[in-house]
Amino acid sequence: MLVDGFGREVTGVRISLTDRCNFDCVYCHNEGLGDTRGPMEPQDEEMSTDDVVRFLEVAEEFDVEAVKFTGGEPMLREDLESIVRRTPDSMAASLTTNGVFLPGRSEKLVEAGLDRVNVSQDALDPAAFREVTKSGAYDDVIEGVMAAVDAGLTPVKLNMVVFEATAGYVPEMVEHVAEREGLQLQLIEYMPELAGRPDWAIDIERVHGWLADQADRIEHREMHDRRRYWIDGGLVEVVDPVGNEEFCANCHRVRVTHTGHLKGCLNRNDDLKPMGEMTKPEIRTAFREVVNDRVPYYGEYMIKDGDEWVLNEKYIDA
Ligand SMILES: Nc1nc2c(ncn2[C@@H]2O[C@H](COP(=O)(O)OP(=O)(O)OP(=O)(O)O)[C@@H](O)[C@H]2O)c(=O)[nH]1
Ligand SMILES: C[S@@+](CC[C@H](N)C(=O)[O-])C[C@H]1O[C@@H](n2cnc3c(N)ncnc32)[C@H](O)[C@@H]1O
Ligand code: SF4
Ligand code: SF4
Repeated sequence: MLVDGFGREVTGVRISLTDRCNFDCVYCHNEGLGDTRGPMEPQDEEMSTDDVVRFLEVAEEFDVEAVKFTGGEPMLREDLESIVRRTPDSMAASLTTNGVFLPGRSEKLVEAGLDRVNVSQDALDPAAFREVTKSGAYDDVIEGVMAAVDAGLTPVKLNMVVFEATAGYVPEMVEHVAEREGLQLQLIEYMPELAGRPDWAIDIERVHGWLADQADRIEHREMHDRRRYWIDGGLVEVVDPVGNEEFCANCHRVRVTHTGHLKGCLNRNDDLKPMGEMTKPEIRTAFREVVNDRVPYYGEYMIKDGDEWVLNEKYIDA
């Protein structure tokens, strides 16, 4: 297993299979890949099925335990089932999707070996959903979540980005997952680093405070030092990276862009590593290098100057 200079073992990889998307969410960081808008057709620069599989085989050599397929919208890739089928058996495979294409494909993904799925759902209200995603596909997403639960892709985690426009929907989303078997809620702190609009952020500690008041039990996950709240039998996890040194100190993930570049941190684009022609020796070398160069974003790349997080001088020319 590879370990970076800060003692963080790399146990997971997150692969953006495309930067294309059928939604246009107002907050989208697109995993640091830029705009999601553009042609919906497969693009030449995207990694091929074989490239992705070769990368996963090398990740397996390095004892990586889990892969997350994401994007853009990963279900726009028609070879997704094939990629999942060819993922090494030793790796847990999961998917983060906007859910629209889950009806009709969930069963096939299960047959291919997918373990579970996260579906983005920011509200239980079609008008609010449209406002955030710029899409009228609310009913398809609800159907997609049900299809995933029925197919056994559980726990299905509903990803809700908490910001100005959605914060008011938190209580009903908490109730929603408590009432339904197979669902969990992930409240994701809005990250302005790549999306802009810092004024949309809300104080995530207030959300923690509210959840703690409702909770029967509170747990800590080692990964990202995430806090989890059991409320009326439902599980709510908070993903709160912004300005959080503890989160970054427990970050065990390396990312891959749709163009086949390794990336040490979601928030950085100055550490992209090409993998050449994506032969196994090239992938191995680039993987070792990206792990070697990893730093905790908050705490090393961004450092505290009084109460402010400022860019560490060391990385300005990097
Ligand atoms: N800054 C930062 N944000 C992350 C990281 N991991 C997840 N997130 C945020 O959480 C969002 C949802 O992540 P998912 O891939 O659905 O789920 P996850 O909770 O990370 O993974 P699982 O719990 O394994 O399903 C991401 O798109 C990011 O916005 C991370 O390592 N760093
Ligand atoms: C970039 S999307 C890719 C996968 C898929 N299209 C989806 O929406 O689930 C992955 C996750 O990032 C979250 N996300 C996007 N922009 C964000 C931001 N600025 N802050 C926090 N989370 C964000 C989305 O809600 C989604 O759950
Ligand atoms: S569905 Fe996912 S990739 Fe598409 S715009 Fe929304 S958050 Fe971004
Ligand atoms: S170092 Fe921090 S910001 Fe970067 S990917 Fe890991 S947790 Fe996210």
